[in-house]
Amino acid sequence: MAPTQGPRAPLEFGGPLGAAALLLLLPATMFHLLLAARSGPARLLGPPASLPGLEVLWSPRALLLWLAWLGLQAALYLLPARKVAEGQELKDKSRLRYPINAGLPLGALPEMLLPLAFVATLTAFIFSLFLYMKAQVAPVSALAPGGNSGNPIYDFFLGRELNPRICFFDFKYFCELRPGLIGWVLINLALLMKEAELRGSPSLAMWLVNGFQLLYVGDALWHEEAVLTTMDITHDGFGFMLAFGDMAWVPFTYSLQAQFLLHHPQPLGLPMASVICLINATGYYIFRGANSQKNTFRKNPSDPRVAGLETISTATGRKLLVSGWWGMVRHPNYLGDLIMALAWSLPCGVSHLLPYFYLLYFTALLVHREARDERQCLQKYGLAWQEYCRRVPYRIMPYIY
Ligand SMILES: NC(=O)C1=CN([C@@H]2O[C@H](COP(=O)(O)OP(=O)(O)OC[C@H]3O[C@@H](n4cnc5c(N)ncnc54)[C@H](OP(=O)(O)O)[C@@H]3O)[C@@H](O)[C@H]2O)C=CC1
Ligand SMILES: CC(C)CCC[C@@H](C)[C@H]1CC=C2C3=C(CC[C@@]21C)[C@@]1(C)CC[C@H](O)C(C)(C)[C@@H]1CC3
Repeated sequence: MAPTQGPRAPLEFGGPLGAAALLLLLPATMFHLLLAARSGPARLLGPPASLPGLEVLWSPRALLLWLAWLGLQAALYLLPARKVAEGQELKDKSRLRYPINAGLPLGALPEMLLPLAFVATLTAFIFSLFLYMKAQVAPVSALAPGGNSGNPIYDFFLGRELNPRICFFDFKYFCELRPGLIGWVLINLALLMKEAELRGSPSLAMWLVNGFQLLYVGDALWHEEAVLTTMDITHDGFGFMLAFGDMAWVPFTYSLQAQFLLHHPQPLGLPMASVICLINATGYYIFRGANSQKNTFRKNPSDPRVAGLETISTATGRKLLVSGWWGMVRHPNYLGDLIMALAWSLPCGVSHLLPYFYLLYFTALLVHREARDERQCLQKYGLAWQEYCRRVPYRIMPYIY
């Protein structure tokens, strides 16, 4: 049994019981959504029309395609880096180095979503087991604050090691942006091409969903270095939650609107499409503005773009922004992301609840994430954070929450 890491972090996600439930519920939810999207009724809350047998789920071809995809992404990741960035300072004051590099048979993809999701889930479980075993021999200093409760199920779910690597290959950083996000927009594109094949041309709704989500993924890859300041990289261990989240949940549930539109075409007029584009643009403006402002400030508080902002000093020497985006609410980036999530669902009309699953899930995820971050920041900054909360009373939505 590896040594635990000193004082234990508070249990999250409902502790071992919650983690065990999520290990089953998350894959089950993903498969339910995949089946509902292609069913006539497309019911979010009802049971799927029929449960697929193993002959539908298991496909050696899907396994080969999935492993080839992971291999391709890993090979691209290992290309000589155009640039190397340093991550946030670790407990031992060291900084890890990350390669910054952003940079395809689609036709068969829509029919293969179920077996691909099956092998992606299988891969996530096997990979998480490898990560769990690897953490057993990791030094205590390499362990994350959470994910070291001593309960195998909870630690397997949350992840024990903060930055699991083999040589320069950082597994968490690789998974966070590449196979899942790029896979997501490839699935979207395959669904758009399939609709063109079936109906002569893609619908306006399908174009909007593809365009909005391509912007989101392209933005993530363009600002790849910004991922180094997110909670996943700086605080969370790499276990099943993020491994399954990155490799299966993102590509197969985030493409839900495009899946729904392929099987349930929706009329969308230009006036409504223009309003939806405005909503997405507003969300993106807030999302990008807030994330860039904080990341710029964290990299160089004297940068002219942020130097004039009001701040609160903390005992750690780090300062907190209290004007600009981060003076509006405590997580303006979450607000922008949620507005975009609404814009992604609206092109699917209001006849079904299914396309709004992402908005509902994402709201729950960010509210929970915000609470986790609050606890971590209160622990990090103490009175300074309380002062920040007093001056910026709303968490995500001005005057609402
Ligand atoms: N599409 C998806 O599924 C998901 C998207 N996201 C998006 O990822 C992005 C990153 O979110 P997340 O990883 O949660 O973390 P954030 O980018 O929100 O960063 C939180 C950290 O920022 C720092 N911080 C907080 N307030 C201030 C302040 N006033 N001044 C300066 N620094 C501050 C603190 O870290 P410190 O002080 O230590 O630097 C805090 O821990 C968001 O835009 C979110 O919408 C997140 C989850 C899922
Ligand atoms: C219930 C789920 C299985 C729990 C897993 C959640 C994960 C899918 C998300 C946790 C944080 C994420 C981020 C992004 C994608 C989803 C996950 C992995 C992100 C890469 C999306 C693009 C953004 O620009 C970002 C800021 C880079 C995001 C970082 C966090």
